[in-house]
Amino acid sequence: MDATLSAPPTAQVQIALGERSYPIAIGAGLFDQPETYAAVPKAAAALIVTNTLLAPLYVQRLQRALAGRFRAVHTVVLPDGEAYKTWETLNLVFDALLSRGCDRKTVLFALGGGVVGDITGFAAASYMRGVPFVQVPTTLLAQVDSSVGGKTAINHPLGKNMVGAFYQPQLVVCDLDLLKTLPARELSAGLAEVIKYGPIADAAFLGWIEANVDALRAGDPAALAHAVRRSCEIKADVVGQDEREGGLRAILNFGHTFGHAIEAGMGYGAWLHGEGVGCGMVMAARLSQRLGLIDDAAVLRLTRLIERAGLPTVGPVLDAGDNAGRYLELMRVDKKAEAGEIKFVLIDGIGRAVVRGAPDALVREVIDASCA
Ligand SMILES: O=C(O)C(=O)C[C@@H](O)[C@H](O)[C@H](O)COP(=O)(O)O
Repeated sequence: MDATLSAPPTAQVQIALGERSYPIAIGAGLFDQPETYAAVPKAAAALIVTNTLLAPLYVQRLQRALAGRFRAVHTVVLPDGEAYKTWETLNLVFDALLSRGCDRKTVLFALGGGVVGDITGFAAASYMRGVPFVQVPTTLLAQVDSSVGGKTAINHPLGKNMVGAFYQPQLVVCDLDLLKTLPARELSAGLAEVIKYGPIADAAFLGWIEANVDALRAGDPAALAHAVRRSCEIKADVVGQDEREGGLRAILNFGHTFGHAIEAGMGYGAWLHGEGVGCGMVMAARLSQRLGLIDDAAVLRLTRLIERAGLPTVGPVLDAGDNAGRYLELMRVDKKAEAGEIKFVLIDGIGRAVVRGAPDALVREVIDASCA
């Protein structure tokens, strides 16, 4: 693909889940156009959920776009950052809904990154036992991953995303223009989730990312459009086959078992989610290599790409005494664990993932070789 072309016209990827199906609209100049929301049910009220960074930039524009569909468009502004993905912040959304007399037809709009999207989705899943919601992701990470597929959650001090629900949105609006103001660190964090799709599902896409990673980091519109679209297509395919992670969907967790341990162990927010996932993918690739699933060259190839995306490839020391023990302790809380056995998403050749356990001794070796 020629990354110097301008952004292509709006594309649509469909999440096919029977009566819970919905489209992902991908393009430029979408989020503040009334037509974008033409299929959203009309209701007395809408509530835009956003954060302190985004509110001054985008809320008025979204309010104007929604004004024709809702008699009242309310807003609640949450504190920004993973450290606030908590019960207390979730309660701010319920406070806003109840204090404004919002009924069960009220539509929630998640205007933000993964934290806003996950909290809003969980609020929508549980307010009056379920109200409709729309995802308007403003980060690359949210556009390629967290806004799609219906995983909603808040964190618990003992583990990431431990309290939540599967609850699908009505619509996802990936407006590529919103990525123009994204800080470089956030863009790199999003690239971790883009890269993930290559090793687990699409070797050709991995090659494309290698050829275009510099353009992606530079914010090239055509490159970003392709990355968002292909990522959403792969995720749509997986979620369409296994909505509630009975099996296959776990492959989307590549890098997350180690990554979530880093996020929780460092204190939420110290490492961005994508940074934990980037580093976690290096560790998971090393474990795959030690189990004989891939060779050294594949590990190096992935590590090099993660580095080029501007992501950390060396893990933090979480405990100066028994670092590997601390990682193992945190990873046993992972939602994929069964009866205390940690399940890892591993690479069995580029483009194919498997989910399986591994001996603690081997995992310790990988952690010792990966942290400094
Ligand atoms: O959608 C999924 O399934 C994923 O696992 C995507 C992940 O990238 C995402 O971070 C997800 O929220 C993590 O899910 P969790 O079940 O490990 O909390």
